[in-house]
Amino acid sequence: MSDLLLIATSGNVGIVRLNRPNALNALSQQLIDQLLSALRAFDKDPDIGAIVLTGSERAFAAGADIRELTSLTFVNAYMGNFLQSLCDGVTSIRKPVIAAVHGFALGGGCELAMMCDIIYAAENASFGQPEVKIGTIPGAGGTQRLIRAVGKAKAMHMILTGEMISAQEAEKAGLVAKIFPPEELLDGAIDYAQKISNYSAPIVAMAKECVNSAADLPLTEGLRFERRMYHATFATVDSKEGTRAFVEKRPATWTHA
Ligand SMILES: CCCCCCC/C=C/C(=O)SCCNC(=O)CCNC(=O)[C@H](O)C(C)(C)COP(=O)(O)OP(=O)(O)OC[C@H]1O[C@@H](n2cnc3c(N)ncnc32)[C@H](O)[C@@H]1OP(=O)(O)O
Repeated sequence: MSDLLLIATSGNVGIVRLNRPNALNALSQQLIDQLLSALRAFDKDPDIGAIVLTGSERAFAAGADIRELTSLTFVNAYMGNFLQSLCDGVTSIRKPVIAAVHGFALGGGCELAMMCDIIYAAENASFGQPEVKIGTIPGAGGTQRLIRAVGKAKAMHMILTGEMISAQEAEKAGLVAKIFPPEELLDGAIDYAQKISNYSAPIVAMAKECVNSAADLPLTEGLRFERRMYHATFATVDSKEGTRAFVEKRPATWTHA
């Protein structure tokens, strides 16, 4: 794999770092292809329980590679189903994916962060959908996920003006789960990813699937789905172990079964 991505592990956590510093991690097609391969490889690895996706100190990602967009036409975007692989690829990962955002998360970079399950941000992070400034609109979920995360007023303001919001505003609005000093962000995200990895893998996957279904289902259907998944947890070895361990006042030993 080329150095557009840096891949590492820490305990049971897979770490993927976007590495195009000269272009502020702009998402070229080549970078996206490599990112999806890395995420899929960690998703299949039984030793990995969660994945942290990060960028550089200056930028998580400054969006789609604008140089590549200059040659895009309607016909080749439409016929090639441009962005489908990115959108479906990230959201099809079964294990939790945590975005650790330093610096700019703009356009496709903000959309990529929103495809992840949790966003942790450094105090210097900024989020925005500035596509209007270059004559286009968010195309990888920005108009749909941002409104669900921050509400219509803020989403419309960001998308129509192209203005960025700070990490502090993003946390207040509900886009970001936690803010860290920049030098503590990656370790903080890895610690939370390890904490999640220490739980039962099938239970974590069920919880993730239920929470994500809330974006697609009406409330009654979502509640029904949650209830069925809740019933299903009692078919796992880990639910027996977890409940017995509590009663016996000992730590649970998860077998992921
Ligand atoms: C394949 C698709 C993936 C999903 C896409 C879904 C649809 C999304 C569309 C978009 O994302 S459109 C792009 C939205 N993003 C932007 O408009 C941000 C563009 N960048 C900036 O406004 C600025 O760079 C900045 C982030 C405010 C930083 O400004 P600063 O003055 O600090 O640095 P620069 O000198 O501008 O940048 C350094 C270097 O990086 C290059 N660069 C920055 N962003 C991009 C980009 N999105 N694409 C390509 N290249 C980018 C910039 O050109 C500079 O390079 P050089 O000119 O020095 O070679």
